[in-house]
Amino acid sequence: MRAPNARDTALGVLVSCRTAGAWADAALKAQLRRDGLSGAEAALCSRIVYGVMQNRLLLDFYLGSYCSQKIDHLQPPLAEILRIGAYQILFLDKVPDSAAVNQAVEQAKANGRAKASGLVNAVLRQVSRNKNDLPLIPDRDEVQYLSIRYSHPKWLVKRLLALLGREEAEVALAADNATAPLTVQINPLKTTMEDLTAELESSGVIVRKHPWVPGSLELEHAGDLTALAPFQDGKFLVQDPAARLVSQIAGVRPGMRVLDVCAAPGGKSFAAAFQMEDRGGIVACDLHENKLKRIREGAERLGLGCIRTEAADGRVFRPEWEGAFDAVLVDAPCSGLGIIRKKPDIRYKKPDDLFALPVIQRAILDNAAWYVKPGGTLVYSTCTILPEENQEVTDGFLAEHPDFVRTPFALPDPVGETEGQVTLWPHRHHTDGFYICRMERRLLRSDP
Ligand SMILES: C[S@@+](CC[C@H](N)C(=O)[O-])C[C@H]1O[C@@H](n2cnc3c(N)ncnc32)[C@H](O)[C@@H]1O
Repeated sequence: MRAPNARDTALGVLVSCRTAGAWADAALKAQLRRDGLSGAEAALCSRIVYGVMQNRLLLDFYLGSYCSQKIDHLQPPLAEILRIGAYQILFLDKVPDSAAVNQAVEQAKANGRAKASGLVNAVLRQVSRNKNDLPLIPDRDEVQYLSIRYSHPKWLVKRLLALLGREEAEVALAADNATAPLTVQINPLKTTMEDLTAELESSGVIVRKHPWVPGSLELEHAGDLTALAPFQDGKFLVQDPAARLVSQIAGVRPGMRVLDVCAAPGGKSFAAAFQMEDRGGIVACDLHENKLKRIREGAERLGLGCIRTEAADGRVFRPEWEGAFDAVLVDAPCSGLGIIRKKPDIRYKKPDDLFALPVIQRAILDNAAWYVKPGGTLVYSTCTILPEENQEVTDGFLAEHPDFVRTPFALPDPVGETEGQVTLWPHRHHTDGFYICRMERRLLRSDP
């Protein structure tokens, strides 16, 4: 049997996403390792997997124009074989159409669908023949048009239209399908911006400062980042600039006691430790004990000693922590709809799965509030742009906790002054979609 190539591995990933509900990024990593793909083949495989996920509804629309059956009703792996073929024909210049069609036919045969190989051949040949004159997407219904054009489910398109209006919603949808820059956060305990930039550039990496978040660098041509010496030496952390802002907005300082309630895999704790110059104490908790190892490994690589991990359910009160922390971070579990650029398949989550989230988010926030010292800070953040997981959670919390108030903060342009909360958007702010709210526990006369 021949060794798997980029398309075979991509097919395995896409099928396991559909049949086992796997996330594309995790499934891709595992399958690349299993199939032993690296270099250009691995890059092509990733491009195909992400490209198909980003354009699935659009690909199905074009494929469906030449097929009597609905594409998403075709059993795996047939739909996935057709999507991989169509993606290469419509989006990849370097793959000749004939090669994309032939490989798809071979894949059908090799995967026990020999009878359907004629259909694969006929449909993909039609796509190729008509690629410069594809059917127009019907535009009488704007929700349906945007849904197909940008491959976002209709419910999400409707939400974006309601939040942003037609023109900006279309820009936001397009931004979700753009490649997110690879962004890292400098570890100021080990290096400086200038030294890290020079070290990365000497390895052939292209380095740019983030347009407005200090300490964040955007990298290009980094290859396998984890193989670079400055990564192994703990001189930087892979982190979106929006995530970096949490500890800055929380105002953590050296010597403070900080509780990170939903901490795994550790990004916000690490950024807080940088800001605290590794002095003071951070208790980094997560519901899942098995995720704490990632925090400990990260802290070790970055040379951070002030972080201690603990398994804890953020909804369950721990009397020993009452009023004990200068700053409490609640980086709540959320829908992740702000990171569609990095996890393109998040958009296909069923909206029903999202309804339970605000209840969990609110329960964690209500409980975390007990741990804030009078005069201390509570920061609630998510990587989503939906108000029901963001300001509606903090509005509800503040309405029932008069001892807490939102406290204004300012960020560089394009954000500027805020009244204590901000929603960041990829198309507006050049970051992940993200929400951060800063609240303070008022000092009452009776407080010590
Ligand atoms: C958005 S992620 C946190 C990311 C992390 N703060 C970082 O910057 O790397 C949310 C985390 O909350 C954890 N989680 C979910 N439910 C929880 C609960 N009830 N209590 C504590 N942690 C919870 C999840 O396991 C997940 O690791």
